[in-house]
Amino acid sequence: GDRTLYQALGGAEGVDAIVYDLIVRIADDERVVDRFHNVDINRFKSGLETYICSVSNGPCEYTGDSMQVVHAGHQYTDTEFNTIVELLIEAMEAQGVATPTQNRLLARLAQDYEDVVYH
Ligand code: HEM
Repeated sequence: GDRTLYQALGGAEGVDAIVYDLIVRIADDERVVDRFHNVDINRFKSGLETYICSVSNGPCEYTGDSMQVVHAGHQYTDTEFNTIVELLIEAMEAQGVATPTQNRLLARLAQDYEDVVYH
């Protein structure tokens, strides 16, 4: 329909809540928390919010570095990628996002797999 994925995610408020919830889960997850040790978390939060807003056809334009540049040099693994996806699903679930909506967002973010993970 005409409803964008962004609207289905709850707009700015919804995306904000999902990203906040994701960050809390990352901070509490020993599999990935060390990867975020020196990260400016406010910058990460606003960057990820804008990115999700943009890929879900919301009224935002992500102007940060490409996913390849952002994640280069860290040799992120398949397992770490899957952990972030798992935590994002949990965050969306906690925020009451419907499963088809979750899958629409995951399908778009999955396209970044090649740029995020080290080969
Ligand atoms: C679908 C997968 C992923 C997507 C779409 C994604 C997206 C993003 C975005 C949009 C940013 C903010 C960039 C900015 O505004 O500067 C970011 C930063 C970051 N991501 Fe990812 N990411 C993914 C997977 C991962 C994984 C698997 C890890 C490691 C476990 C990771 C670690 C980081 C870190 C540490 C930063 C902060 C970089 C910095 O500010 O120096 N990401 N990511």
